[in-house]
Amino acid sequence: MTMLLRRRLVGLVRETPVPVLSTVLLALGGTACAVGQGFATAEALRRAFAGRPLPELMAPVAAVAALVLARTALLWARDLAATWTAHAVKERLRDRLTGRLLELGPGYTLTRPAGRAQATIGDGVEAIQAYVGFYLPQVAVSLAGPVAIVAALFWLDPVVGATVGACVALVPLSRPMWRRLLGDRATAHWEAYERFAARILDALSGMTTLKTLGAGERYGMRLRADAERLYRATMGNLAASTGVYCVTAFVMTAGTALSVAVAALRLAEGHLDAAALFTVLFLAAECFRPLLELQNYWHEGFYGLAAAGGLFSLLDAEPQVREPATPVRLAPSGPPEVRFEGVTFAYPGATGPALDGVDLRIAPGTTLAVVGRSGAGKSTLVALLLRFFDPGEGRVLIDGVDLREAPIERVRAMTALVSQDVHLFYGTVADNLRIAAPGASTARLQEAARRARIHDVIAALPDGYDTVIGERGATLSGGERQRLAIARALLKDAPILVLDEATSSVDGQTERDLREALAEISAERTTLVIAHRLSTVLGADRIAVLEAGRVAEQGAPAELFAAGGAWAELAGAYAGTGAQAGTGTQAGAHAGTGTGAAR
Ligand SMILES: Nc1ncnc2c1ncn2[C@@H]1O[C@H](COP(=O)(O)OP(=O)(O)OP(=O)(O)O)[C@@H](O)[C@H]1O
Repeated sequence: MTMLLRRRLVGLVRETPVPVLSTVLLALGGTACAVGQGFATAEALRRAFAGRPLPELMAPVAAVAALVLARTALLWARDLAATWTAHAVKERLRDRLTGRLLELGPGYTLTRPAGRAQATIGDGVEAIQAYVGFYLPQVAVSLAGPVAIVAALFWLDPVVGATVGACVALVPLSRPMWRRLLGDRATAHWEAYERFAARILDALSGMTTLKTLGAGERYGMRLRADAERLYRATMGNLAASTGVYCVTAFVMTAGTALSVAVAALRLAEGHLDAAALFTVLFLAAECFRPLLELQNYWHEGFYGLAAAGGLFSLLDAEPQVREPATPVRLAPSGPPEVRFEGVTFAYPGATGPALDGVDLRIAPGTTLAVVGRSGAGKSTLVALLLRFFDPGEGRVLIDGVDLREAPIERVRAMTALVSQDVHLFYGTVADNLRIAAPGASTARLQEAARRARIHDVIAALPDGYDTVIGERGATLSGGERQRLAIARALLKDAPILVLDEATSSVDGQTERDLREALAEISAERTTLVIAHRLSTVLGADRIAVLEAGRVAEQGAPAELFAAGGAWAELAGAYAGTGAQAGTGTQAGAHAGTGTGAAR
């Protein structure tokens, strides 16, 4: 597995050849300067020992100075190129991950814990920086650099070359031992970190819930336990890596000392001169340097390898829905007909179906109110209509076109959704409106906001439409957010409207504003409303009662009241939730007019 991840990370680096090659070449340039420095220093010493005049010493001394400067510049440039590599890979990866996440859509996010994708795209991508930018190029440097230096030492003296070569080989040969030791600890550290980060994110988004349930203290204890686990994992990781670092550093120092001792013996035997001994000292140290750096980078980079599992599993995730091979045109001229035909659907991994043989029809331009107890499958109908998922059996059709046969974007463009939890993005009110209609003029935004009965509220904000939501106390209430969502729906101007009514009660004026706004928007559209208010149900053209994923009953409100079946039984729970709600008889009369809450 690790092997496969490593190969895929190498594959990512290969896609950015220029910065990677620059990193490797610049680092090798630095090593070449060090080698040259060794030879130039030895030459300066040789001339000094031979009692040459000062001007003759100047050339090798100047060469040493130039090489030192060049090396500093090259290593600086190497660091820049390594950071460039890392950023190039990270940018590409983030692009792909966010693209993938958007492609996977709610079909993916609805069936996975929130926060995991966030951790992967944010911290996971950051974690691979050291691995791809520094560690991987350094592997090439650690192969080429020491091989070239050992060859140079071999040329100086074969015995010394063989000694240094043997010591250098010990470092990579010992890697399998410490890779396991460090690998397990780095993975444990990353897992502890991910868990801690997810817990913090949860605490932040659920702060109100925690406080209102008085669970702050208990949650704090869990956070502390996770922080403690992270601390222990960090210490374990640190102990292992510093231990391995010390052993490696010892092998390298001992190797350098041994090489110099061997060179001294060779000097005593007359095979080397004193200046060459100096070159050996210099080159032997330089030979180990890339390996020591590799060791450092490996320690930093292993988090990246640990994080790569999450990155690639997101990249490899299968979308719930696929584009058709030969898409059918879906372009209704007016409000379309919506049909669910024998639809059965189970969420991935669920034990039972959320919808079971559902048959529903919403005639063009009419309103269907779907009612049912919690968990009956109402939101699942919407998820299928927006094609977040495909039914296991049966079909969902818009104007007779099976949604699986139309382009996904086209299907989603058909429907405007006004849901109970309206998400406002960080940005201005205008930005939040333009999400539905990029490039819409200010006049168009204002027109939509007026029709959604929210214009006056926006105009009263500190900077009007340019107010950044959430800053300087510029927040919107639940009812105002819903009206903003209605304005978005108006701007999207889709022929189908899905309204997921708020379960919480709103004050009388807000209720009236909302109803007026919705009446306007649903008037010329085919509307599916997940109704929580009796007034809405009564105002619909038809009602469908869902029970455990099945349609228990459907028909006009008056018919269902008269029938005294599932709806009549459920209506009790709805009583008192609508301003217009009345007795069964009134309700029947009300519904019979075909006008009401939703229009
Ligand atoms: N993302 C999901 N993954 C797995 N099961 C799910 C998921 N969403 C809903 N379900 C299950 O599918 C069934 C239908 O849920 P659905 O949300 O459609 O009901 P609902 O009628 O809209 O409920 P509510 O009124 O409470 O929103 C329930 O049993 C629910 O637990």
